[in-house]
Amino acid sequence: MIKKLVLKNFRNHEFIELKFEKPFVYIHGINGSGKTSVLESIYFCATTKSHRTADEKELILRNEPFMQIKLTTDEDRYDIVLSKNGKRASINGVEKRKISDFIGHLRVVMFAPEDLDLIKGSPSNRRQFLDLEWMQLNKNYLKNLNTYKNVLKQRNSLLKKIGVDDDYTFLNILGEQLFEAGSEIIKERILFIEELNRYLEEIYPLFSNHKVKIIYEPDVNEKGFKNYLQKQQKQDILYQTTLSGPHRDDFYIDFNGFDAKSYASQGEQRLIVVALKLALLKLIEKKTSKQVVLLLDDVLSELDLEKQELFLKHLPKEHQILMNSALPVQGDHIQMIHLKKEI
Ligand SMILES: Nc1ncnc2c1ncn2[C@@H]1O[C@H](COP(=O)(O)OP(=O)(O)OP(=O)(O)O)[C@@H](O)[C@H]1O
Repeated sequence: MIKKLVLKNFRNHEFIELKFEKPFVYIHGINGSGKTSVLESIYFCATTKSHRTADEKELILRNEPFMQIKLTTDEDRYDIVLSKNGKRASINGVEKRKISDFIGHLRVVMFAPEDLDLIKGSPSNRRQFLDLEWMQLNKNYLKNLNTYKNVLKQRNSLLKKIGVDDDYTFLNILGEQLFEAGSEIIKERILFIEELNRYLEEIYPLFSNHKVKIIYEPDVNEKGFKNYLQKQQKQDILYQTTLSGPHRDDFYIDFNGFDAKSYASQGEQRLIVVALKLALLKLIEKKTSKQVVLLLDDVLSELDLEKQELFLKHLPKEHQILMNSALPVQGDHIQMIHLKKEI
């Protein structure tokens, strides 16, 4: 359980210290008081990524040289500093030079309005979800993903230099390496989606009678990928890039036999994504013995009252939940934190 969070120069928070005393913490305050930023800082501490920006400079309070997040759980102390020189991260005072040694220690699952991009957004949003979540649970996946990215980069830069009549020896060596890592990625993604579906099938009926399922859409299957790399070199040379492979994979959510993107309502889409996140939480619980922190950013909006109640009723009891909203809620088991607008 997270006990304490200290932020320095994180977005609008010049300095804030929050103590979490109950497993269910509800952060409220007016628009712009920094509620999302608090959840974002915890997410950043777990993943070293922001859920809402790829430009990390945005996280540093304007005109300040750095930001710092200090987070204390029952067991560990996490410290991460971000400046224009990059990130420095440590656990219990020991610096983790490799970010992969830092990621995955503190386990969080976040729902944020941006997650609706899992349905509405581009394939890259969905691949990012697969990769970020699965690499935290599976070091082998992280290794293959890194290898794949490196080899793909090398292969694409070679494709810019050679002509169709040149010797393909080096291109084929890179093709073999790409296949080796890529075929593992395809297998792992099938496995991840199968496992997620198992929990989604349990969770979604708690909220609705509709049927939902994640459908993996690999750009090519393993066999097709091998064939492609062995036989379609000319096409890649002409286009100067690798046109096929897991870097073009996608998935969609099947909603009663149709793509949720065009058939599910706004509220239904939100509910699907929330259920997907709860399924992920179950999966993490199964794979690791660690407690997971559930971060819920503005989760209730667009849900009707009945769905809001169902959602609150079915929230997992075994995990710490940090939730925010512009509206206050009540309950003895809830710790309320009221944020005031600082800037
Ligand atoms: N780098 C930064 N420096 C200073 N202020 C920032 C920075 N980044 C964001 N802000 C401001 O911080 C404020 C807090 O944003 P945040 O999204 O956390 O608020 P919120 O309480 O979740 O709001 P809402 O209820 O509208 O969702 C906003 O006014 C935003 O403009």
